[in-house]
Amino acid sequence: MMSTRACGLVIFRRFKGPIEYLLMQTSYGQHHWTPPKGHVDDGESDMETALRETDEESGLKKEDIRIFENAKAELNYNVNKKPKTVVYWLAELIKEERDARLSSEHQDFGWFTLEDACKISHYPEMQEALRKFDKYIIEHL
Ligand SMILES: Nc1ncnc2c1ncn2[C@@H]1O[C@H](COP(=O)(O)OP(=O)(O)OP(=O)(O)OP(=O)(O)OC[C@H]2O[C@@H](n3cnc4c(N)ncnc43)[C@H](O)[C@@H]2O)[C@@H](O)[C@H]1O
Repeated sequence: MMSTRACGLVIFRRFKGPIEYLLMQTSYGQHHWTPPKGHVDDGESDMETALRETDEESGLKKEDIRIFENAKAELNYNVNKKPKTVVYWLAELIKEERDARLSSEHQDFGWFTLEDACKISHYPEMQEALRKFDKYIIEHL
């Protein structure tokens, strides 16, 4: 069975304070929280999808962030009994004056420390990805 594929960016910032991760809360369904991400369109690369969805959902653009292509996490879970794969890259917000904004797909967003982000994102695979990215930041950046 073909799986659904989505891509996005786990964006962090750390200008003066602690490392914080951007999560957005859907305005539909269970109102769950995830990093900006969405379905891959025909003919699009995974990275093109990640950047397009990040722009559409958060308003943050390529020039606002630095992407770490070596820091990548893949999540696999079922949605309505159908397998779904979500690919995330790590990215850092590099413009202090820039913030996310909402689209109609979300009702709230926030910047959370690792522990708060793990609590609010709820799903074990997402928590594992966040922890892996946090380790990458501490060890490499
Ligand atoms: N219930 C709904 N009512 C109305 N419109 C809806 C809708 N669901 C989707 N839409 C529409 O679909 C569009 C989304 O398209 P996109 O923006 O292109 O795609 P997406 O982020 O991948 O969608 P979604 O929110 O469904 O994905 P997720 O895997 O997080 O979430 C999918 C499911 O998997 C669960 N989930 C999320 N992360 C998980 C994980 N790590 N492990 C297990 N389950 C997880 C979520 O709780 C959720 O139930 C929206 O514009 C909206 O209009």
